[in-house]
Amino acid sequence: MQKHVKPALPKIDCPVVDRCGGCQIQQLSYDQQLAKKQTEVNKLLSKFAKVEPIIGMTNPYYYRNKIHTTFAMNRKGQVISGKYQAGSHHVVPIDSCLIEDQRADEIVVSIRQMLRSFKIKPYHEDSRSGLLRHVLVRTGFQSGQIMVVLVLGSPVFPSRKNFIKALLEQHPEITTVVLNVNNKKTSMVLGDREQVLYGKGFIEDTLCGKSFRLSPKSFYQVNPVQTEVLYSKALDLAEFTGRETIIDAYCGIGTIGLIASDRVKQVIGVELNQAAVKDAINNAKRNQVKNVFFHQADAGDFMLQIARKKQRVDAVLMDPPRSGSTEKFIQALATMKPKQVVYISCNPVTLARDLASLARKGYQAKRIIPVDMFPGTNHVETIVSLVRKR
Ligand SMILES: C[S@@+](CC[C@H](N)C(=O)[O-])C[C@H]1O[C@@H](n2cnc3c(N)ncnc32)[C@H](O)[C@@H]1O
Repeated sequence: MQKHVKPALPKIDCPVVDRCGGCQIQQLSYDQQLAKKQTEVNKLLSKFAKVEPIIGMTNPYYYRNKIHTTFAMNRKGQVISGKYQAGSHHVVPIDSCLIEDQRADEIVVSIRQMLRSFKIKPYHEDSRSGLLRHVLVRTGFQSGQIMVVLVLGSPVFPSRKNFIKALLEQHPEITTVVLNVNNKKTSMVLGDREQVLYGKGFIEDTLCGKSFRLSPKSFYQVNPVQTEVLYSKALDLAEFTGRETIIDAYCGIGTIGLIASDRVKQVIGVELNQAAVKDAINNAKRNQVKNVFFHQADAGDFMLQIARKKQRVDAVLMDPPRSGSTEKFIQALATMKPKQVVYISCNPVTLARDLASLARKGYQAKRIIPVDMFPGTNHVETIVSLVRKR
């Protein structure tokens, strides 16, 4: 493994490393974490092409721009806030987390301290009593904007105006507050109903020189520093000439496609989540990008439609969720015969499965580059560029 840039900070010890389910390898030095991830990616992917050295962070702490905290009552009847213990719904109290934006953690502590005077109790899933279930905070790394989402077990939020007023007095840096109602027995954080209590209901941020709007439910990469590294690397591997029509599959709020739009003729984005597509269309407008078109659909169904229309596609950028892509998607892709594919994956296991499938359809991996988007955890992101064999 080549030497990566050394962390600027010495190792910081986490006091709840043995109990919290958020990180799995925080007890290792950053060098050891990177070596572990490199070994895992090598094991799964080196049969497709040489795996290049993992790109690590200079400072692997406090990187997360999205945090969610759960609230509960401890045995002494005190309200606690923190993360679930791995594999359970037991809340481990945490005020400051080594991988989370520190401004976001401070806001959560303030909210917890306010609960008593507002007579708000944590929501209890089994008895369906209490009110506050989770707090989600999203921070704009470049913009400094902050969104607070209060996830309640009921839409009835007494003294909501005074609560928001008191929160904003303590944290004037908050730019929007959204109420989300989740009264289901579920491990999903957010429910279906939403109401904007303060501000615009979304925040803005800048990535690779483009501005993006994010709603509470839209996917947005959680590590803004490494996302710029990831996207720049992925687009460099694609070596566009400016004449290509490309597909940005699983496009989220349109980040990769909009950043690629300056380098190609046309981008067609597809995404399942309706809120994310709305954000993506808005993001194209706010950046005055006119050569990008977004569609809300299952990516596999959409690829099939494009293949049936025999529309020319020169390259496919794909960034599916952890479960990976589908046979339907890959089959349709093979029918379209794009010259190149750039696959960004957050799960090397499903990536290996899909690369095998792409290889059977004639797509050969050329370069494989792991990027550490999630220090402290087992997770690793990987970019693979593939070309169609003639
Ligand atoms: C890993 S995220 C990538 C998003 C985006 N490319 C980015 O970098 O921010 C995966 C995205 O795939 C979307 N998704 C999940 N299943 C999908 C499907 N069957 N068809 C289309 N999009 C899907 C999710 O909503 C999510 O936005």
